[in-house]
Amino acid sequence: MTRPFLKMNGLGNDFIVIDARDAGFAPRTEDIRAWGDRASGIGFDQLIAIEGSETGDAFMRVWNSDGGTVETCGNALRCVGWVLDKATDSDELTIDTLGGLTTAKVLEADARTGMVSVDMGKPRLNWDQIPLSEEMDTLRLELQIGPIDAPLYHTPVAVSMGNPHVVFFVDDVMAVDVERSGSLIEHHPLFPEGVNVEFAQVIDRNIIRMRVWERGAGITKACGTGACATLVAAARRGLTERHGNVIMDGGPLHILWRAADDHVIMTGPVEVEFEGQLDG
Ligand SMILES: N[C@H](CCC[C@H](N)C(=O)O)C(=O)O
Repeated sequence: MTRPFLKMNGLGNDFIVIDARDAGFAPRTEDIRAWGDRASGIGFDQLIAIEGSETGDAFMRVWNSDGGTVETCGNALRCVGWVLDKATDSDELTIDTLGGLTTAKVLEADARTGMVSVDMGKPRLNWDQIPLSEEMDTLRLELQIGPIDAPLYHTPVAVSMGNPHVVFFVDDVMAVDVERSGSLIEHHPLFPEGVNVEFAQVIDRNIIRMRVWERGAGITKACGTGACATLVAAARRGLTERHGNVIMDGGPLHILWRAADDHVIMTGPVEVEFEGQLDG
């Protein structure tokens, strides 16, 4: 069975988006890996399926390119919000995920690009919500990368946006070997479900430069939930205000951690690259 898909991205974090509301979609891990392979397949960071939902306008299911299931995906939520918006006249769409219910608002729905704001809900900050394998202060994790007596990076902040993140604050993010350091932490025993790893350099009270190693996908150009986690971590540490731009390799996302209701609002672009057919 062939399935039409949209190849989309949010700041270069790219996806294949399948509309599975009319026909179920349960891909095999080996197929996800084959489709996601950038050398021999189509190539993507995450595979996205839009499904029907009793609790919202749609349900978004996410797999990493390694085939693993993901609770939620911020950049993809903007893309799915954009797709759903084309077919409805409501300007707010509720999209449910394994990581919780979110609301997308399309601010600009241009033909090939657009600007979308997503209410990502509340960050989860308790050790067992990340989750961690033991009770610990999530604001100052007892964790380091590198030699015991001369750690490269240490004492990060853990935040869940529905999916797990650990944020290391560094003096010079461009000096970080993100692949080497990130891959060392992704499967650390402190994170029983794995973890996305962010390296963040605070530029000023409203600007953070961040690079990311994603669980199950490796280095990506941007990570929406990672940008949310980074701003929350910086604000919790008193390093920034509760709103600002998180600038990643693929560009900036505006993040607001709203004091009134503790919700995190992420705003940024979406892009449609091409349409295709998937055998599967
Ligand atoms: N790129 C996504 C995050 C995917 C996270 C995934 N790598 C995981 O295993 O949680 C985003 O924009 O939020």
